[in-house]
Amino acid sequence: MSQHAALQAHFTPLDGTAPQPAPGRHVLGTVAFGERTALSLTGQGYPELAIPMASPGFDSFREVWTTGAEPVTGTRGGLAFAHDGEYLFISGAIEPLPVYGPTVREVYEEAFALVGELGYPHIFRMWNFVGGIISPNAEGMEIYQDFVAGRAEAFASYGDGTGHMPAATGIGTRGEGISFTLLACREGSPRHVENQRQTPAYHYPEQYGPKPPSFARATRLHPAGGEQGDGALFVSGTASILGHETVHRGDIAAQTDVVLENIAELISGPNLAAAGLDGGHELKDLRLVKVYVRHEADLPVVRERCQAAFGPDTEVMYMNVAVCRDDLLVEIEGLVPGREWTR
Ligand SMILES: C=C(O[C@@H]1C=C(C(=O)O)C=C[C@H]1O)C(=O)O
Repeated sequence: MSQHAALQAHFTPLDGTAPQPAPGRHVLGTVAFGERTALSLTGQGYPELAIPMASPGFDSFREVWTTGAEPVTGTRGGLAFAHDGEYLFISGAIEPLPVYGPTVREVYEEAFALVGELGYPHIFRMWNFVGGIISPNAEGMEIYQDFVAGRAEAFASYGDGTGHMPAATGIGTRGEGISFTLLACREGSPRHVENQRQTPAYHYPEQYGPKPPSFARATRLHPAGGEQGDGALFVSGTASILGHETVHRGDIAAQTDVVLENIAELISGPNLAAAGLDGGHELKDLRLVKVYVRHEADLPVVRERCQAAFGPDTEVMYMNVAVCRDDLLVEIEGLVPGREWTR
């Protein structure tokens, strides 16, 4: 496989200086987890989505996606994008609205249309940043449900032949409005993975909202011209849910343990084998972990359990934001790098 197309990511400090990619690497896109809300093409050309996620005592940082080939960048409507011949990065932002569903549908459909037009049909990872996620919209519907319904309608128009939906995160922010980032590829093939401990989110019963959420528990990217184990395994935002039910309401330690057990099971050999995939991983293999903590005071307990579970090389960032159900106190996401992932 050519080193050329390899997709990689890293965290850098959010100190105002532009990220410096390693020699031969180019920035495809960035997400700044700081104080601001903004979507722009930077002076260097690549898209940067800024999300208000930082708060005292928690982390602020930039996630930088890089590639070996020089990207082409552009904007369309509310979208900014960059693509390098194999990978496409798109970010979009929706201003605060009384009701989000129809606009989410429209903007996500625009993003899916762009994916098709530019020729990167396989979406393998999405992040959805939902301000006021568990607050009501102007009609009294929870904003997450409002968002989920619009996204489900957009996904009805998207299909790349690999089935189902990509790994995703749907998480609160410390601001308002909804924004998102997606990664898609041209020749590579994503394989979506469910968790034997959890009901697939797209099969959640109606008690959680009129439409079920459109995401897979994990996606392994099988890169173009590579072997299955060459691509990263992207782990979706994972919470203290067994089957479709929240477990250990009000108990942060027990919820954190269930989240870690859910991820351990998801990335394990037997669970991957059930999805027809090779390999197997442990929590210490995770990288670029983000931990979303609902209540500020719970951070020490969550941090202690995460430090015990992850490896010395696992980068972990903590943010103080709401999760998609009122009774979920913590959520964790990350990825297991593939063989093409070298620093
Ligand atoms: C925590 C859950 O869902 C969250 C919401 C998601 C979404 O709507 O895209 C994806 C993963 C999680 O961030 C869950 O349902 O298990």
